[in-house]
Parts: sequence; structure tokens; C-alpha cells
Amino acid sequence: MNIEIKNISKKFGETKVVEDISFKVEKGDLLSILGESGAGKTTILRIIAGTIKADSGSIIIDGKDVTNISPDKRNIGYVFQTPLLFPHMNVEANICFSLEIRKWTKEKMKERTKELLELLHIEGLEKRMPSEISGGQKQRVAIARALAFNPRVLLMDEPFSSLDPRLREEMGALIKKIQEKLKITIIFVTHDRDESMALSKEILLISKGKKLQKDSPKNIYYSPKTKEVAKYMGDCNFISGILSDNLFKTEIGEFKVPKNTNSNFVLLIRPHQIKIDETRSGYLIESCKVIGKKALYMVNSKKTQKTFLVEEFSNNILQTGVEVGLIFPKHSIHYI
Ligand SMILES: Nc1ncnc2c1ncn2[C@@H]1O[C@H](COP(=O)(O)OP(=O)(O)OP(=O)(O)O)[C@@H](O)[C@H]1O
Repeated sequence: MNIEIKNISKKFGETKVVEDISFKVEKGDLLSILGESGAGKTTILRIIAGTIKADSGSIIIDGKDVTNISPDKRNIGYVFQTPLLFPHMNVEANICFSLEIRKWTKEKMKERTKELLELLHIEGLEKRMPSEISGGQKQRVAIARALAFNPRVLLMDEPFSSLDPRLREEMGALIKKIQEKLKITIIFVTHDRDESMALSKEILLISKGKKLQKDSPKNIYYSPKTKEVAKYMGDCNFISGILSDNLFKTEIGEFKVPKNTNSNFVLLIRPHQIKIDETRSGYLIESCKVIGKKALYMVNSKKTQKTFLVEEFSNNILQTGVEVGLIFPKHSIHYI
């Protein structure tokens, strides 16, 4: 099912929490809503689920306006940040909770539970109580429970934030597989940009209740529309310059720009796109931070004193004070 969110706004008291947000998710796609803590991500999700009402705007699912339809009639599954399993029910009963309400037969429920346990790779756990399974397994049960009644849309609110990084990656990969298999539309809330880039077809970046950009992970990372988006998505080097006619003159070279370009734009180049050339000169290694196989250098221009952040994968770590050259490949430069 495709989802269309049209101009939704929400205030709590006098505080605007969501401001005129619109976006679309195509059927079977996974969209991440990314933003800092308090940006309004959960509020948007809850408005889509119908558990809170927007002050204005509408929610359209598959062409049908569901804005005033109660949550239980929207056919949407919801996975919370913490699994929230019923502690007095075993795994099977937890998964079947929504099916009991929908009056499924015992046989159908058994069959569905088996299917879901296989899908989530937790076969054999059906008779265990929530207190007898791990945190990762609890979240798998919560996902199985949300998928039990074959919802057309799955909303996930930071579902893996309490898991350790390895398990988190594993769960992310599993969600992608499930999404591809079931062709279900997923909206996934996170404040982890790496997680959003790894999982999503598109990312909706919001800040303070406002939409900043909605784009593919690649575009939002390499071609952000503003400096704010660029910074949110990762480390940046911004290079300013002087615009004269159609030429933008900077310390790393001159670039032809389209006619009538706004004069206060900058160039963006990501740290891993700059190359260090030890056979050249003009720049000094000011510091180096080694993170696993990766080295993050602060490199200073001798001529202008500007510092560049450069990331390299190499076993040969350069020492502070060494003079090098920097190469800025033209195709890696983006204009903001
Ligand atoms: N029921 C409520 N009453 C009053 N304020 C609320 C309510 N729910 C959320 N808020 C406020 O709205 C803002 C957005 O909250 P929301 O939970 O949507 O943010 P979020 O982006 O999901 O944050 P996090 O990543 O920390 O979960 C916050 O400032 C929060 O304190």
C-alpha cells in the first residue's frame, strides 16, 4: 500500500511538534524518518497509526483518506522501541493476541505462528515466557506480533536502539529481507544515520518538527540541499570562494557554475573523497585519529591555514607534522 501524508501539523500545548509535513511512501518501500531526539519522529508515526490526532492535514493510504478512521481499522502494524510483550503470556500467545481479537480459528493461529517464527528465525520459542528469552528475541517476537494479522503497513519506532551494534545490524538485515519477501510498506524511525542509510530506499530527514529533505540515502549524503542536511548526514568539508561571472574561485581550484547561481553557495566534499598524495606538498598533517582500519586526519593548508578532514583506509598511518599533498577529485565535489 502506498502512504501519503499531506500537510500534517501537531502542537502539544503551545509547542509546535510537527509543522506542515508532507511525504509519500510507495508500496513495498522502506522509508526511514531520521532526526534528532525530540524532532517529532514518534509523533508522526503515531499520527499515521491513528493513536494521536493531527491538528491539521490528512493521511491517505492507497488512495483512501484514513485521517478519521480509528487505529484498529487502519490495518497497520506497530513495533515499539521496547518490545512490550505481555509478561504473563508465552511467545505464541503474545503473537496471537491480535488474531484472537480478530477471531481467527485455533488451527489458523497455530499455522500463522509457525510461519512467523520461521520468518523471524525464532523457531522453537513458542512456549517460552518473555522472561525466558533474550532482548533480541523479544524484539523478534514483537515484530512477529505486529505482522501477525498481515498488516498493509508496518511502523517501527527505533526498534533496535536497545540492542548491541552487531545484533542491530543483523536485525536490520532481517527487516530488509522480510520487507522484500512480504512486499510490505515500512516506515522506520531512527536517529541513527548509518542505520537509516543501510536500510532505506528513502530517508525523510526532519529537525524540530520540520522536513529538511526526503531523498535516497545516496542523494541525501552526497547531494544534500543545505549545509544543515550535509552536517546531519556526516562529516563535511565546506569550501567557500568568490563568484565571478560563471566561475567559482576557491583555494582548491576554479569551478564553472550555472548562470545566475546564488553567490553564497559553498562546495561540499566528504572526508573520504579527498585523497592524500605523499609525493606532493602544501599541506601538513595536524592530527590523526585511528578508528579500526580507518584513519581520520586533520590536514592543514600551509597557504591558507584552512583545515580539511580527510579519511583514509590504509595500514600506513601518517605522523603529525608530515607534509603531503591533497587531491580533490572534481567529480566528488557537490555545490550547496
Ligand atoms: N503527549 C505529549 N504531550 C506533550 N508533549 C509531547 C507529547 N508527546 C511528545 N511530546 C513532545 O513533542 C516533541 C517531539 O516528541 P517525539 O516523541 O515525537 O520526538 P522523537 O523525534 O520521536 O524523539 P526521540 O528520538 O527522543 O524518541 C518532544 O519535545 C516531546 O517532549
